Amino acid sequence: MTERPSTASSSHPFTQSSPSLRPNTSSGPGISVTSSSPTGSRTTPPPEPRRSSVASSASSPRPKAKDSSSTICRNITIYGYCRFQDKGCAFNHDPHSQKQQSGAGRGKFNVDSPSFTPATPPKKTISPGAADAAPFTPKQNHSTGLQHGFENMGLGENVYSPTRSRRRANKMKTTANAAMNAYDFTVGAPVNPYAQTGVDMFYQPQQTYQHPLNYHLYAPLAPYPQKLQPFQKNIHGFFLSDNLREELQKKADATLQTLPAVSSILPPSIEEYHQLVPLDTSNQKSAQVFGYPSWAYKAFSSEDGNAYALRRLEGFRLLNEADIRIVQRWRKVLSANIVTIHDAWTTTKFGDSSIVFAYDYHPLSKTLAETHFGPNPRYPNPTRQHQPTGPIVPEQVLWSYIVQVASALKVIHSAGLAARVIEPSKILLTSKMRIRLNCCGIFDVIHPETTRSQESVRECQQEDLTQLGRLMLSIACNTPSAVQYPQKSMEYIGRHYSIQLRDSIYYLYTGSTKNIDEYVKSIANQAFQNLDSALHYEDSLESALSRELENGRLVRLLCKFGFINERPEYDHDPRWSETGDRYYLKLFRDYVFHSVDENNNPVVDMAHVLSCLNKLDAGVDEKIMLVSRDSMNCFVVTYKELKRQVESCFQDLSKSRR
Ligand SMILES: Nc1ncnc2c1ncn2[C@@H]1O[C@H](COP(=O)(O)OP(=O)(O)OP(=O)(O)O)[C@@H](O)[C@H]1O
Repeated sequence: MTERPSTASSSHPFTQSSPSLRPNTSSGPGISVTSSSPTGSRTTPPPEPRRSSVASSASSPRPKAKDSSSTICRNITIYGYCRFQDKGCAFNHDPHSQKQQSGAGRGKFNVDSPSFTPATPPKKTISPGAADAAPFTPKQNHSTGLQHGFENMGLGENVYSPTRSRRRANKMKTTANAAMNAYDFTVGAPVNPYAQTGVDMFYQPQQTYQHPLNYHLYAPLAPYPQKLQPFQKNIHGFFLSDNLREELQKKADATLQTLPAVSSILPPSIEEYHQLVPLDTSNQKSAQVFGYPSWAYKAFSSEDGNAYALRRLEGFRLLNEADIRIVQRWRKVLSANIVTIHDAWTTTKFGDSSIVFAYDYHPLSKTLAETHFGPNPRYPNPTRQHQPTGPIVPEQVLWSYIVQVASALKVIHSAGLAARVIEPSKILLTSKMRIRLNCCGIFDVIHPETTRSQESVRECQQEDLTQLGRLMLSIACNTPSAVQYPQKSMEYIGRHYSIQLRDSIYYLYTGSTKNIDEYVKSIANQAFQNLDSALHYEDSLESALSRELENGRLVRLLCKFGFINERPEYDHDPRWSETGDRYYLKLFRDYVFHSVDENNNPVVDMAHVLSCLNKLDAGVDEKIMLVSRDSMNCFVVTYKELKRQVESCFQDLSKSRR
């Protein structure tokens, strides 16, 4: 049975230290701290006289400028190694000799001074362990960017202590400072937290990289929200924005939605697709666009588990099997403004002869008709005169639509095809200002004659441009009937929008624009504006992504903790989770989650939790002091050691599965 590790008894009621407590910078005598290594051995580093670099340098003989063999190589000092050591570098590569040098003392700086060495802060006291230390590497700043962020806004300033009184808390501060002074000596290579997960192949150490990569950073990426007052900042500023999170969650919810009630009406599966959910917002049959009633369903593919949108044309009979092969050409037409098609087949599973097309599914998308004309846009009152109603659609939105459809048409026409569905009900708005042409390829299957000659394809391409003009006319006037009164509609557009927009729509509508290349040139200035907005949006998404960077790792870490902490029994040992390495993990859990402040109030500070977990995840060399619940024992351990313990305990548990 594994025994609880021996602990260091202390005459002081040691308490947990705050992660924000930094080593004491005041000069003073060397410190003595009682601590315990995680292996259970009790160590009491003897007090060491504090060495002042100033004092020692005063008495040192000045090295001769030309005596390079006695001067420590600058590369050793800064990077810990020198690539030219065996290639003729004349400087000294033995870091230990530096100690002797500095021990001998140096004169004040002047042009003859040897190579620059980053000053060792006078506060440092070298611990006994330093004798075995690897070559000195400049110490990383192990505080996370996140922590800095929180500290800046005053969120991370709590004193974490399980102590029950202010006196204890003060004592803790002093003790912790002393402990940190004694142990705050960082050596060795940067820790790669991905090393055990197989991800490290992407993070091979780069010999030419001059600064050791710190793997647990949360540095905010631009664009930043405009400067906020401290009281306006809150913790949400460090995570995905609520709007974006909610949008993504709603989309996930819509994707996973199933309707058991429709299983009696719809076939349980067609080809590889199952769990059909109707997407149509009304069950009115309309053959307006394709000449056949069309229905849209969401379904899951049993081949890859993804959701797809199925488009069914009711009552369609395929006369020539070869006609459906055009879908293979459409599959290769990839554009950010086209809903990608995947497959097409005929079926009788709906009780009739239907043809079904499988497209990408874009959850919660709306058609432009639904967005701008409201529900049932296909049935405008025929007696109603053309009267644009509703708010004026911003010109920027109209240009964005034009540029996006033009971009899709450019790709389609370059592939020798024509879209043929530039209809408000067949263009999807998949997120803010983001549109995609839907149902591409359907006309080529149901009217294949138009694809057989280049001439007819060119005519269809020309028709695409005219359709774009009609589309913009109706959206700018906010009504589908605008195309029935082109003159009045153009007057309306002339009154409310710029001349460039009016002319652009006019040339499209009247067929004066000869081809897509010519048209794209005429709207180049708008295309650049659109590109700029898209890049800004990309920046903001990347910034949001960076905030979520390590969340996956932290969840995995918490899961491992969940497996280990408070486990009632393992390997016939009811005290398993309380003994051995697990004891430190228990105390660490207390330190992270169960701290109380000096008034005995629970410290519920996400900054503290995230900072601790990030450091544990990265396995940094920073020390923390863990205190037993009775405050009688304390341990000074590094996050690196804790990380190793988490891994080994988790391995123990996973072993039993094998
Ligand atoms: N690929 C898709 N991904 C997600 N939703 C889609 C997809 N295709 C269509 N939809 C949704 O399905 C609904 C119905 O689409 P549909 O194209 O049938 O529009 P409609 O107005 O009913 O036109 P029609 O009269 O031609 O059927 C719309 O709300 C649309 O957003």
